[in-house]
Amino acid sequence: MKRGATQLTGKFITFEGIDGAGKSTHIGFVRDWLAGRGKRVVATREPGGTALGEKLRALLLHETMHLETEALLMFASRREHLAQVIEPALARGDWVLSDRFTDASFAYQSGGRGLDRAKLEALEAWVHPRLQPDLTLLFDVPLAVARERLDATRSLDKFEREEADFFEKCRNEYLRRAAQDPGRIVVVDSTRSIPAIQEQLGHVLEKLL
Ligand SMILES: Nc1ncnc2c1ncn2[C@@H]1O[C@H](COP(=O)(O)OP(=O)(O)OP(=O)(O)O)[C@@H](O)[C@H]1O
Ligand SMILES: Cc1cn([C@H]2C[C@H](O)[C@@H](COP(=O)(O)O)O2)c(=O)[nH]c1=O
Repeated sequence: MKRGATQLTGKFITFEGIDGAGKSTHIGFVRDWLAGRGKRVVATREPGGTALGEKLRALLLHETMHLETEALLMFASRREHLAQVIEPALARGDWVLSDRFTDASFAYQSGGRGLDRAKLEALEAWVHPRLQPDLTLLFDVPLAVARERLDATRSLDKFEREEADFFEKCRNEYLRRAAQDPGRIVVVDSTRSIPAIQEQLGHVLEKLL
């Protein structure tokens, strides 16, 4: 597929959902599933994925900042990530699995925090005007389920300490985007058991091979 000036022959899959929905759990499964079919896979994450991006991640997850600063730093991390990791991997023909990408900015900075969607659309048009994921897996759970899973596992970062209403708005924005772009965004009911989810993921991935 041609996306921009360079021939990007690999496939780009992103994993989305509110915190605790189960994204990270399933990235390992997808990586092994693809590797078992002979694909070279790069697993990465946002914010982060590069040395600079990981420094920005530490700021974003732990420092209080203006909403627009937060959105700009998310896209600064993404710009570096695209240049250093995502685009070179796709150009090599690798499959890239990213734990979050631009849908997360729309869900969290616009849905959750209320930033004007048009500002994010402008950043998206600047940072990756022609590249979109081939597939986005949206792990969807009610907030109560996500919260229970998170509380059981670790200490919470700045986003994870937000109120219930924030996550309801993030979830609604994710679902709104999925309804708008059903060809790219597949909603995965993440309240089910891990094996049941993985069976669905296998069917979805088959179609992308
Ligand atoms: N379908 C499931 N059923 C039961 N437990 C699950 C399921 N999926 C994930 N979990 C558990 O929930 C916890 C959170 O999962 P995970 O870390 O994958 O979520 P996440 O969406 O990546 O969260 P974050 O965005 O905060 O990183 C983990 O302990 C994981 O084992
Ligand atoms: C890419 C991106 C992420 N976020 C938020 C969403 C999460 O709360 C954290 C990342 O933590 P995770 O445990 O690795 O999921 O960052 C955001 O608000 N906007 C974004 O663009």
